[in-house]
Amino acid sequence: MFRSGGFVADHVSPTTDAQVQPNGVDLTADIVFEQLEPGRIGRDGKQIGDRVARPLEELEEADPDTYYLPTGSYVVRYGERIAIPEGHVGFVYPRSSLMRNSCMLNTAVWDAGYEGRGEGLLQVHHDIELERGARIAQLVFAEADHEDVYEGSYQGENLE
Ligand SMILES: O=c1ccn([C@H]2C[C@H](O)[C@@H](COP(=O)(O)OP(=O)(O)OP(=O)(O)O)O2)c(=O)[nH]1
Repeated sequence: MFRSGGFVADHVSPTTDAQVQPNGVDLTADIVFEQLEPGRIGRDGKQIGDRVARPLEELEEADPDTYYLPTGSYVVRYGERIAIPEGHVGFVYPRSSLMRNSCMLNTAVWDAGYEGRGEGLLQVHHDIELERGARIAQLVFAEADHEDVYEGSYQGENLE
């Protein structure tokens, strides 16, 4: 069973009332990164390639706090701290307005026990303006059995 937006909101911070949806909580875009170097996925480990934060206000007379993103792939860090409670699994879906603007957010599984400010892959198929703090995705929780809780290398990431 999927949990209500109110339940999800108890595990996401900060949130405003506008972010709480019937079935989940909207996540906002905080930092947009561009990958510079190759990463590596090995049999026994992985390495994330070097990246750089995209500048805000790159164009003259641009709105403040807005990313002007040309076609390409970016890693976006969400603005909220997320904790996946035991007995649950999290899924993140893109806002359809991204899709309708020829962009897409690709996401993976959020494990029980994970806590941090996670990331998603933003695919930009047509130039887009993205205001920092704008809602781009929605997090939902489903009840789920599991043996262990998440203790991987991303545990506690970006909580400074
Ligand atoms: O779209 C997503 C999906 C998951 N996560 C977070 C929550 C999840 O619990 C954690 C690890 O995800 P996963 O287990 O898929 O990563 P991995 O590459 O297998 O890393 P590890 O070896 O640490 O399990 O990353 C995100 O930030 N974004």
